[in-house]
Amino acid sequence: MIQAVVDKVCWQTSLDGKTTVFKQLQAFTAWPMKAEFFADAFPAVSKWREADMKVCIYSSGSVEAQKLLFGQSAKGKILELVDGPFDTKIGHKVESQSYRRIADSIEGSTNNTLFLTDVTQEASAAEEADVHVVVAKTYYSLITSSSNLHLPSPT
Ligand SMILES: CSCCC(=O)C(=O)COP(=O)(O)O
Repeated sequence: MIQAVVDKVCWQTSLDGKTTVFKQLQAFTAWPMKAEFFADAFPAVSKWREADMKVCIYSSGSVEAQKLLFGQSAKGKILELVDGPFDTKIGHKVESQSYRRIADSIEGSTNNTLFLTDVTQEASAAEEADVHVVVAKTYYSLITSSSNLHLPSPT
């Protein structure tokens, strides 16, 4: 039985599985990692917050795992700066309905929301929900710093 569970986890891992139940397992690991951020990430997020923008994390990683990872980054607790961590309990990132639900839950509107992703299927789903999207491929240097982003002015 245990071997069957281990095999299933290895299989999901090899596929980069994003199911909610699988991702919940992350929070049960002994977590020795500290998140690394671009040097300007903290100042940028702080500036957006000062401008009354809401800043959220929406990840396939479970909220519990996000709390472990982003709650103890090398630079501090970025989670304290975000209005919501969201995960796939709100819906999968490739489904447009998820972006409408997030906008509702932060009392915002999709057309006043900017979503950053490195996955084109997620970008399409968000665009379908009328969300503005930036595809950030850091490895290919399209976006190497948050200062490359042109954000809408706060309303
Ligand atoms: C945030 S904890 C680990 C990240 C993770 O498991 C993952 O699948 C990242 O996916 P994302 O949707 O954030 O690209």
